Amino acid sequence: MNVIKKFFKSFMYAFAGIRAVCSERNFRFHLFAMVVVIIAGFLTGISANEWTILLLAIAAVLSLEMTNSAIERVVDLVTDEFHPLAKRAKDLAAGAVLIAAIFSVIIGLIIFLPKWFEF
Ligand SMILES: Nc1ncnc2c1ncn2[C@@H]1O[C@H](COP(=O)(O)OP(=O)(O)OP(=O)(O)O)[C@@H](O)[C@H]1O
Repeated sequence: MNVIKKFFKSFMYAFAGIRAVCSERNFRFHLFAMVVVIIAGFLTGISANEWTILLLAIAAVLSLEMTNSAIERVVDLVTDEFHPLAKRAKDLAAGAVLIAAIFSVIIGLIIFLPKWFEF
């Protein structure tokens, strides 16, 4: 029983994290992009494999954005002064999101462009 309670509590904390990040501008932008891509997927008509790849890309961007946010919070907790390592940590985390976002856009183009322009 205790194990189930603990497991349920962990879920609640995870949902609290998701709720918290939903108030952040960058995450909202990614959520908006996700909705646009999902609508485009339904309107265009893509295969199960294409849905899988698209959803993986979306999950990667959203998860990394949350990780970036977490790293920003921890850095701010450790110091509010300028520190090269603080800058490095935040820039690395932001770079990770950017890489995932760029490759997600490329994946989206590979999936959608041939269907829209029939080549
Ligand atoms: N303590 C610090 N020391 C050195 N550089 C910092 C520090 N805090 C932030 N920076 C630099 O300023 C940039 C912006 O920092 P900030 O904390 O505003 O992040 P952000 O990406 O704008 O986050 P948010 O999503 O909260 O707007 C960082 O990417 C980093 O380059």
